Amino acid sequence: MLRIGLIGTGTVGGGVIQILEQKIAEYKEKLGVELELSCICAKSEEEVAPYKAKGYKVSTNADEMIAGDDIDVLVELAGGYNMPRKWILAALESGKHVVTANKALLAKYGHEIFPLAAKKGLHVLFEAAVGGGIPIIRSVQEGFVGSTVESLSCIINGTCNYILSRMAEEGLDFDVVLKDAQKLGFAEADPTFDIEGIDSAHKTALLASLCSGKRVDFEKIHVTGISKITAQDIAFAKELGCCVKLLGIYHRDGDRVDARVHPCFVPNTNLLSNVNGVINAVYLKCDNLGETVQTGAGAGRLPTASAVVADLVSLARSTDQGSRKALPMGWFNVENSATLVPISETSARYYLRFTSRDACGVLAKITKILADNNISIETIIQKNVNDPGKVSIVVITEKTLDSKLSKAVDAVNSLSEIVEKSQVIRFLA
Ligand SMILES: NC(=O)C1=CN([C@@H]2O[C@H](COP(=O)(O)OP(=O)(O)OC[C@H]3O[C@@H](n4cnc5c(N)ncnc54)[C@H](OP(=O)(O)O)[C@@H]3O)[C@@H](O)[C@H]2O)C=CC1
Ligand SMILES: N[C@@H](CC=O)C(=O)O
Repeated sequence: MLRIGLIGTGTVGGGVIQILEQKIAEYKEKLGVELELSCICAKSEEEVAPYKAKGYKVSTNADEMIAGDDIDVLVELAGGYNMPRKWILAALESGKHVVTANKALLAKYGHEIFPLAAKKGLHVLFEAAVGGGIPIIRSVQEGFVGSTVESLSCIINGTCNYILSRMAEEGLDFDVVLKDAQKLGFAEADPTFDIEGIDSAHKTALLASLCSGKRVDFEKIHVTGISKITAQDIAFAKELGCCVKLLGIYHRDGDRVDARVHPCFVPNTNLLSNVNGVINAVYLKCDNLGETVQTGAGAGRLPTASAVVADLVSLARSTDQGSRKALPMGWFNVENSATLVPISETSARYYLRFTSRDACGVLAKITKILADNNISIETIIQKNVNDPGKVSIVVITEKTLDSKLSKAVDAVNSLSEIVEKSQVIRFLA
């Protein structure tokens, strides 16, 4: 019997209760696994009242629930940093396993949490923290261990993918679609985590750590979000046979790790281009296995709760069945911090969009600056924009080193005709 103490009855926590109510009897009958929702903890009496009315033991004091003897596993679904960090460390200290969907916490404090769990012989499971309902953590920890993951590119923020898809398909404004994503329970409590790419960086750090076997600090990951992507960029992408996606990227580069998050022009021939709405996808290249892709709902109440419940069943099976030893705990050495490839050393084909006054000779000046910096141009287009007196100049470069590109873009930006900071988006290789 695995006795569960749950903190947080919001989007995901509420979903976990719903699924457990549906499936607890089935787990016992079909899998021989016994789960019990032993205590539900929320902030106020008002929030716990409906669960109390159903006969659950409830609490408004997480510390007390964790310190008590009534639970075997803490399920942390409150979100945030400070309280969850304290709760999880306290749970491990007092011999309880942990299941959480809190990628922000694990990316920031995993180096404290995983070693403590290992020292205590306990499990910290976090399937729901990356890719919502997709079992990508278990795949990387277990299913792919016959191979080494050489690289991955992934859509791992449902909110951003939902926003970009609806902007492209329905021509809607960024802010309108973001509000819908919040209403649907996809967005983080602070949606800047989503739209500025921070949530994707948390998840990329976790995946890159698991794939490289070293600790990849999310603070060191280059991050650009989608808040500066305009309807014009999306229209140009369409014209060029692409769509815009926010991607998490990981490559093994000798002893170093190339891990980054930024928007990409994804050609319509690439399978990631067909991943729309809240759907996430993780595309991996492995040495022995070859290429593989996992896709499914990346956020939302029931898909995310489904991954949390899967962790609970897995935990119950591993703790009930002595023969199945420990579940993987981390699979990366938190002491061994990975050296990251600086973004300046990476290369790509680039889409550059400059907004200029409609003046003679700007195109020639831009072309000269790029040529002086040894940047080869594939295409250059000038277009009128709705704003009279202004033009957009779009340049597609051949594969170029980031440091070389940045220098040239700075030089273009300093031209007196340029009226807005330029847009720079990479093409997915
Ligand atoms: N939503 C999603 O699709 C996904 C979310 N996640 C992660 O799951 C976690 C939960 O997210 P989500 O369910 O969306 O968030 P919600 O805001 O919907 O739910 C969080 C719940 O925790 C409660 N809570 C906060 N502090 C305490 C406390 N001290 N004691 C008891 N309860 C508390 C909140 O209460 P109150 O509202 O009163 O503050 C709220 O009910 C986060 O870490 C998030 O990043 C991961 C994958 C997908
Ligand atoms: N805010 C996140 C929730 C799941 O991790 C997202 O939109 O993907």
